[in-house]
Amino acid sequence: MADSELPSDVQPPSDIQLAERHIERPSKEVVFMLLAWWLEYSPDAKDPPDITDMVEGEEIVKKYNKLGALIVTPETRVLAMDCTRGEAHVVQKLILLCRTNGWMLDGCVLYTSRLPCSHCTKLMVQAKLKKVYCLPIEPELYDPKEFIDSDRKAVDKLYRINGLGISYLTPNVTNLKVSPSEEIFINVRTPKYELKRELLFDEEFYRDEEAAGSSVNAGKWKEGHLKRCKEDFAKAARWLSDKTFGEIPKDIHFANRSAKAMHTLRMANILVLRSDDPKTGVGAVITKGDSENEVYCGLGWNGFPQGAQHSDYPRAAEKTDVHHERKYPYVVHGEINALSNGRNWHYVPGDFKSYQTKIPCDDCTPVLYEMGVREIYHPSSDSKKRQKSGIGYSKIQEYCEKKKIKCFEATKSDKPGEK
Ligand SMILES: O=c1ccn([C@H]2C[C@H](O)[C@@H](COP(=O)(O)O)O2)c(=O)[nH]1
Repeated sequence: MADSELPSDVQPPSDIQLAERHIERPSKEVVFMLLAWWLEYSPDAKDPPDITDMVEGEEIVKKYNKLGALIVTPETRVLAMDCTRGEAHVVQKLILLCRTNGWMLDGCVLYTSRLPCSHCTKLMVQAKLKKVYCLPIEPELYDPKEFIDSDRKAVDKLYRINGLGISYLTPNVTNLKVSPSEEIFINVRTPKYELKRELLFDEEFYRDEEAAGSSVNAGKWKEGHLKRCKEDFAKAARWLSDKTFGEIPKDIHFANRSAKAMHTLRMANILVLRSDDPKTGVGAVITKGDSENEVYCGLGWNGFPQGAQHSDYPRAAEKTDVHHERKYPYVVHGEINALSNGRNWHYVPGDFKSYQTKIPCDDCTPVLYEMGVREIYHPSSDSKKRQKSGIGYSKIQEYCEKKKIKCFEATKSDKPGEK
C-alpha cells in the first residue's frame, strides 16, 4: 500500500524506526529458485519441440516442458540465465554459452524450475557442475509416461556416478517482505492468477525413492516432511501469484513492448528481496540486445558492502545531515551491483538496457551511460519522494533531453510510457 493510501491514524515508520528494523531476507538460494520459476513465465518461453527416438524397435515421441534456469558461480554470482525459447533445451544452451565464452563451470550450481532431462544432465556432469536445485514439479521430460521412469533412472545414474548433488527446493516465503518499490505492482492490483503448477510427487514417490536409495532426494524423508513441503509449495505459489507474479496488468504500459519489459522489471522486483537497505530496496537487471534476442547480463540489488553486519555502517537516511553518519556513502547501488556482477559483456556500447525498480540517481546515470546502457525501464517515479531522499535524481532528465538515454516509465495511463 502506498503511503498516501494509509488510513489517517496510521503513521508510516520513521526513518530511525526503519533503520533499527531487523530485515528478514530470503536466502540467495530462495531468490535464485524464484527467478528460475519466474523465467518460465517469460513471454519468450516456449516448450521445446518433441523429439522422436527409436526405443526397442519402436518409435517414441518424447515431449518436454519449457523451464527457467540459472547458472551460479561458487561466489554466488549469476553467470547465465534464461528460459527455454525454442528448439534447444535451456540448460544445454546455457552450459554451452558459458563454455564457448571460456567460463569454467567447476563448482557452479544450477537452479532450474524442473528436473532436467538426461540430454541436459550429461552435459551438466561434463561441465563439472556441483549441484542442482529444482522445484518439485513435473520434470522437463513429461511424456510418454512409461518413458519418464526410464529417463529418471538414467538421470539418477548420471548424478550418482559423478557425485553431482541434486535437491528439490521449495522456496520458503513465510517472512518475505513487501518492499516499498513493490508499490507499483500493488497500486495496480494484479488480478489473481492461479499458477498452474502442481507438486508432482506424492507419498508413493517418496517411498520409492527411499527404497531405491536414490541420490535424487538423498536423505531420509522424515514423517511430516512431505506435508511441510506441500504447504511451503502452496504458500510459495500463492506468494508468487499475489505479490509479484500475477498476470501482467493490461493497463500498465511500456510503449509497445509491455509484456516482455514488465516481466523483466518484475524480475528486478524479486531482487529487491535481497536488499539490506532498511528503507528503500532497489533491484536491477541489465540486458543486452533487441527484444527478440535479449540476453540477461547482470543482476543486482542495493545494499551495504559484502560481509557487512547489521551494526557495521550507519543505516538511517535522515537521522543526521553529517555525510559519513548517514547510509549513503556506504550503500552500493542496485545498478552498480548489476553492472559489476554482469558477465556476458561483449562490449558493444549502446546495446544495453537496465530494468530497475527506481529511477537512476545522479551517481548512477553517468556510469550506466558510460557502460553502454541506452534504455532504462522503471516504475513510475514519485517526485515528492525523490525530493525527500538524500541523493539527487535530476541528471537522468538531462540525459533523456540530450537523447543519450531513453527512459521508459511504466504508467497506468492509456498512453505509452516513453518519456
Ligand atoms: O540509482 C539508485 C538510487 C538509489 N539507490 C539506492 C541507494 C539507497 O540504498 C536507496 C535510496 O534510499 P532513500 O532512503 O530512499 O534515499 O536506493 C540505488 O540503488 N540506485
